[in-house]
Amino acid sequence: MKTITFPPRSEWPGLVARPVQDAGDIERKVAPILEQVKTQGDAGVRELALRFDKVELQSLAFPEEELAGAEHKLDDSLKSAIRQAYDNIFRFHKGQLQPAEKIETMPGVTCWRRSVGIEKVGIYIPGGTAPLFSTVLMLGIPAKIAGCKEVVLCTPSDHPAILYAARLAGVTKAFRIGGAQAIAALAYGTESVPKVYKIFGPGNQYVTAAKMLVNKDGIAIDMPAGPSEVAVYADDTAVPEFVAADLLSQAEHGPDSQVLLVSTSQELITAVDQCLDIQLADLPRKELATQSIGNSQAILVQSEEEAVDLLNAYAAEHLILSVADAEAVSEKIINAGSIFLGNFTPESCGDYASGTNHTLPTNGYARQYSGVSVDSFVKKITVQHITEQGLQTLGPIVETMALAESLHGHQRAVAVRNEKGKF
Ligand SMILES: NC(=O)c1ccc[n+]([C@@H]2O[C@H](COP(=O)([O-])OP(=O)(O)OC[C@H]3O[C@@H](n4cnc5c(N)ncnc54)[C@H](O)[C@@H]3O)[C@@H](O)[C@H]2O)c1
Ligand SMILES: N[C@H](CO)Cc1c[nH]c[nH+]1
Ligand SMILES: [Zn+2]
Repeated sequence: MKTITFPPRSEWPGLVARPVQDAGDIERKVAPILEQVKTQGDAGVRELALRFDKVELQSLAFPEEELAGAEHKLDDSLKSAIRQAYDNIFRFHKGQLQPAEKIETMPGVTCWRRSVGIEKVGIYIPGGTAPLFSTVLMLGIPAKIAGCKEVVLCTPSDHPAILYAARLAGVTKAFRIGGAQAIAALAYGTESVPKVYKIFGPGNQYVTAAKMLVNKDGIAIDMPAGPSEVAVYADDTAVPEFVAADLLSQAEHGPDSQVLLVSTSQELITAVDQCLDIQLADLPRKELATQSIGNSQAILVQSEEEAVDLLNAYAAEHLILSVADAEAVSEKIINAGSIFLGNFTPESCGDYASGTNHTLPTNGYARQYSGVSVDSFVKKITVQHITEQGLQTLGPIVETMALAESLHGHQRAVAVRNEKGKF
């Protein structure tokens, strides 16, 4: 891996850039796809599936028999692993639902917030280069906990594990549609695919650009969750074989992934580099991982402070801290999607089954976005109740403010109650 030694801060912006296509270029490719689905509906989707996925689709929806039969195509060990992952993810996400707390802001004035599941949501499950059935759990489970009534799944893959996980997670409709055309179908609706209010899920650059574009048309999205990435901060206490394996675990996702190794130790960087060569040799997705490693770098820094500043500037989707007192270092991190502490917390566990969500912001968006959680699937409605006595105290305050804004109608709505019959 290319190593950069003590880069001055002025060079950091270049170091933290991702190998993504120019946003304008990709939008120019994706916009006509959205338009085709918008204007031609199912027929447009079929043509795009043939063009980009080389698949001739009769029905866009997975037939009920295929969904029901999926479990018979999987071996018992995989089903049992999926069910254990389901339980862990469910347990972690269930704890995110907060009961409504009623707050009395003044005597007789009570306010609270109610969480309501978004009625219709769309979940995109990547399937171009690998059938990511784990993503079905990551999106379907919080949707179920939030109480979303309609959960519409789109994926380019017909892998039975996706369909098995979909039934387990309570998905209500599932379609074999991938890429930007899937996002368009969910955003605008077609004869077969229901239009939804919010679209979730990771995907390649086409999928992510499509989500950003439909967002401009008023469809809510979770966040930009594009090509996977990981940053590892490792010191002399790290195990080079483990670090190399963690870097390759995300490098193998696709050619536009990026991994970053930050260390205060040149010996560690050299040892990880040697392990990378050895481990790459027998990786089935060697070609994809090699391309990602080509986009990546190891950065030798002078101090922990410099490492933390660089990592906060990078804002990694995943950050592994393989350093002494990792938890203390993690407290200094303000930009990251998800953090993994110590030598025995491989990022892969978060990808599949520890309990946290793997749908996370990439490309530096961890500076302003969180990963998916139950919160992403709910809206919060505020509710308030004011007693007659409460209005006598609060009313004059509101009247003063309303008159100062020259909004006499607002003032009257209070006065008419406090001075009954005057108007
Ligand atoms: N950030 C996260 O939370 C997260 C989680 C899981 C996966 N991921 C990322 O998701 C991505 C999955 O990508 P993938 O490609 O395997 O599957 P994908 O399902 O995202 O994309 C496949 C679709 O892309 C479309 N496509 C392919 N080439 C195209 C082209 N030239 N023009 C227009 N459309 C085209 C096709 O329709 C195809 O169905 C990876 O980059 C992975 O790193 C991210
Ligand atoms: N690492 C991905 C998130 O960037 C999630 C995933 C699914 N399967 C394997 N990995
Ligand atoms: Zn992964």
